[in-house]
Amino acid sequence: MALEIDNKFTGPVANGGEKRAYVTFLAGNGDFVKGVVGLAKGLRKVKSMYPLVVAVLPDVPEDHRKQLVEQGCVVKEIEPVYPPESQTEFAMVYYVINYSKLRIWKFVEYSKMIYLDADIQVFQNIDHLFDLPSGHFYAVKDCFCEKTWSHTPQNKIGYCQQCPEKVTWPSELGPQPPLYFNAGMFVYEPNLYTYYNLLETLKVVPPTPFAEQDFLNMYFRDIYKPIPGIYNLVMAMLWRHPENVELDKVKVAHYCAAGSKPWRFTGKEPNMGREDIKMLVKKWWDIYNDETLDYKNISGDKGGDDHKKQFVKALSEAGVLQYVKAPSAA
Ligand SMILES: O=c1ccn([C@@H]2O[C@H](COP(=O)(O)OP(=O)(O)O[C@H]3O[C@H](CO)[C@H](O)[C@H](O)[C@H]3O)[C@@H](O)[C@H]2O)c(=O)[nH]1
Ligand SMILES: O[C@H]1[C@H](O)[C@@H](O)[C@H](O)[C@@H](O)[C@H]1O
Ligand SMILES: [Mn+2]
Repeated sequence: MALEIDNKFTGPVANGGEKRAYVTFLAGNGDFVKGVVGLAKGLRKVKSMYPLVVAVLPDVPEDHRKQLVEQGCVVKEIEPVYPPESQTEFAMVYYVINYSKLRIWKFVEYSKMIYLDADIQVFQNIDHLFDLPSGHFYAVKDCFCEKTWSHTPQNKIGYCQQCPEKVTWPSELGPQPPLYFNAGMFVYEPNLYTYYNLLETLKVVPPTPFAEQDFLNMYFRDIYKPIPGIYNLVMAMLWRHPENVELDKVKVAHYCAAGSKPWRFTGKEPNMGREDIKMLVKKWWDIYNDETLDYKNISGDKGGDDHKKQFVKALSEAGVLQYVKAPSAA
């Protein structure tokens, strides 16, 4: 699939002064903070021009926030968003907190943002996605083949939008469902009208197993534009649809399959012994452990080349440097 990009811009602030940033989401005091640190370092490795904003829930402890600031992230606290009461069983119990992601629509100091889950790693620069025409919601098509999808008619009949010709959609089930994206990565435009409207709409829409992912799919159905799978390799694609994967071209990997989160990886769960999975997990660790990618090693006087200078400037505008340099209270 060809990407239509209007390539008029290549700096930290777009023509017309619009700001851009990556954004991720962090909840709780567990080990997801490692994912965010890895992501910040990965974006640095591929020389991204834009800062990484981290939307943190109040339950993220101070020392985790400090780690993120020290990695050059812009930490912004958000209030949790709760779905309406219901008996819904989420595909994973913790998905309920992911409705809080809706708060990122209120970051209107940025005109365009790219959302990335904390269990994502970036292997090649994707800054050009900010140049996609505005007015759409861009994300990668999901796969319906894993066990987490077993509650759906799609999974029950073996239908997947990744290979719609294999099992065609039976007319008895009504019209073919619209394209469905994975909400671990998307390009969007913060907007206060959209933000309040999302929250109002949420009050009247019953929760469903994939939580805010289902909700966003419903809400943005009319403006959704699929982008190529290399921008969000959902791990299960490797064994469910290998014919649709060009591993050496993958720019963004999403460690979402059961057992694939690199910082929890044991290799024991189904499919986790695969060579491609082990290679991707190793690549994540190589970035995480690479001290030359630590923000402290690129900021300050040591930051030499143009890319570093521009990145440091963007962060300084976002108020990050002041925070890093502030003397500790201890
Ligand atoms: O304890 C937690 C759990 C989750 N998260 C954040 O929430 C994101 C979503 O959780 P997962 O990455 O584990 O979710 P999956 O990739 O399995 O699920 C997919 O479906 C979810 C449905 O809620 C979300 O849409 C998610 O963005 C999408 O990638 C994480 O990356 C992370 O950014 C935390 O910070 N702490
Ligand atoms: O967002 C979910 C999640 O990432 C699952 O791990 C994956 O199997 C699904 O396809 C996806 O919809
Ligand atoms: Mn994820």
